[in-house]
Amino acid sequence: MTQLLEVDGVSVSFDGFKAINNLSFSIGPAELRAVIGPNGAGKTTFMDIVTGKTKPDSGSVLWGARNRSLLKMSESQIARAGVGRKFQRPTVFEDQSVFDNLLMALKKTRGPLGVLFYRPSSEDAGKVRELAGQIGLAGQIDRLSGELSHGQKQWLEIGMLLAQEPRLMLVDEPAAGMTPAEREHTTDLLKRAAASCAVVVVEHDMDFVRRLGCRVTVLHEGSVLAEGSIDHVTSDPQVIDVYLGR
Ligand SMILES: Nc1ncnc2c1ncn2[C@@H]1O[C@H](COP(=O)(O)OP(=O)(O)OP(=O)(O)O)[C@@H](O)[C@H]1O
Repeated sequence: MTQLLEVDGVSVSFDGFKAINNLSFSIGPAELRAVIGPNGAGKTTFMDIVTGKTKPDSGSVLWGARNRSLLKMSESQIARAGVGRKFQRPTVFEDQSVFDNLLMALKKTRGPLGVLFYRPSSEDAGKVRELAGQIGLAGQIDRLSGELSHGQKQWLEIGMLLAQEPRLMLVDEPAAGMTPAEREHTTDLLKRAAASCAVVVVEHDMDFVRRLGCRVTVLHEGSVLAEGSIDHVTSDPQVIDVYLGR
């Protein structure tokens, strides 16, 4: 299978400390992948490298069928190439409705001022309604986003990422602070999203990771310690030693 993203032999040091150490990682199109590992394993730095925020000292990061180097691209070029990222804390526009948040996020749509002063085309409005349904917020579409629960804000933000039609979504700890029912909905949402784009989920909650039912990559000291099914990685003695056994 041709990979969508291929990270090969990547290292980065901060003040002499190797946060990422000869890391190799690849993901195919429309694949769901969980990335786990102890604090300081390099999960955030890995996402910073893929999104162009941090440039590695060595290695390659190749993208798409034409193997473009993400290392030669700026953060905004990488975002335009189809890499979306969701941070742990939701950053929706709280004083705008769910509808307007999704409308502003639509690919190739107008900026925030355009949304305030123009009526959306019926095509855009249709896309927004479809997205709201996809993220389970069809019934909340006219509510102010600031009134949503924490979980609903997270789904809205995932919807805003999906609105940009990414080819790869990086999602940081989506289950944090959610109720069990919200977690279940989030699992379904991410699984559905992975039908149309690759999704990498960084998460500490092992029950959540198990429910994702996908391949798991375990990072430790900036490298891949183990990779495979959840049963495979959770029975690996090294993984138990450095992560699960603690
Ligand atoms: N800008 C930076 N300057 C110095 N050290 C850094 C910087 N960014 C990360 N580090 C260090 O690199 C290591 C990897 O950090 P990183 O945040 O990627 O880990 P993580 O797996 O995301 O951890 P957590 O689960 O706690 O979020 C840590 O030891 C961290 O202190």
